Amino acid sequence: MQKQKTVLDFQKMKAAGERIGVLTCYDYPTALIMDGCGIDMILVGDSVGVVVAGYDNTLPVTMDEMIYHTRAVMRARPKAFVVADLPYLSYQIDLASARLNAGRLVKDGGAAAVKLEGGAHVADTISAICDMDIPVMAHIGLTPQSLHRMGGFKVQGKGEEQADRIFQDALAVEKAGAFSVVLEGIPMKLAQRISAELSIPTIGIGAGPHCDGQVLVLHDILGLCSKYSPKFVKRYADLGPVISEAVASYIAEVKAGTFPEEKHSFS
Ligand SMILES: Nc1nc(=O)c2c([nH]1)NC[C@@H]1CN(c3ccc(C(=O)N[C@@H](CCC(=O)O)C(=O)O)cc3)CN21
Ligand SMILES: CC(C)C(=O)C(=O)O
Ligand SMILES: [Mg+2]
Repeated sequence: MQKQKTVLDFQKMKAAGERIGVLTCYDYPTALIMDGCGIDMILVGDSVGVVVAGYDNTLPVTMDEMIYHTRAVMRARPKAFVVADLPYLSYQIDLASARLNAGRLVKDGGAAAVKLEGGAHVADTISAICDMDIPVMAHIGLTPQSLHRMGGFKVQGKGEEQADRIFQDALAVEKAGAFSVVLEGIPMKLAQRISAELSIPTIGIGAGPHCDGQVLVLHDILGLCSKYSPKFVKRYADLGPVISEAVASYIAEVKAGTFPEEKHSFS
């Protein structure tokens, strides 16, 4: 029987050099499967907008949608630690609305923690949410909600000056009270330097092998999203053809009259 994962486990894992495995998840049946595999942490990511709703980016995702998906995941009663993303416009306006929306993800969604994007410039927001006893995961480097400022989903921190700014962001979010930080789309040497410097665990995506843990988007590793295929994704399964074959067989059997059979029918 697995034990419930808490913030304390991730501190211990970093100290012990034990890597942290994280995946995104947006629904009940998938949460049951993943939790059965012993995943450490589940992220209800705003990437749901891309991989489930079909948007080109995460900007349209709403608080209500994040709560809906978080609740679905929580119905699996996962032993994994569940973090929910604060979507665009839910924490940028002022500290009061950031606190309210973080509270909604915990109170209405059932998440144990929230994640928000940004470094030094959101340090006050991170502190304000931590002050209400909600663990905060930070997210720096390639922050998808900053798509239009970055001019696309581009690796961040390539130049020395830019790398130093991201290093300072990492220090700032730790100081603000974040329990962990996602490092997305940065050179692996920079991620290594940050992971060595911080006492909180770093969770990498496109940040190389030296982070304290890794996260990927579930649909990417299952081959269920072809919209983006960043080079940091590894496809562990190709479920597209599996689904396609099942659907095609069903259609063919309906057309042929071979489904349903007597055993599928009531007398
Ligand atoms: N399905 C999916 N997976 C993701 O990882 C993801 C999303 N959606 N949506 C939100 C953001 C967007 N992400 C992306 C999307 C594309 C690249 C990409 O094409 N990167 C290029 C490098 C581009 C450059 O630096 O010039 C690459 O080759 O990896 C990276 C991150 C990560 N996030
Ligand atoms: C990929 C992770 C870090 C994320 O923010 C998301 O899935 O929304
Ligand atoms: Mg996200």
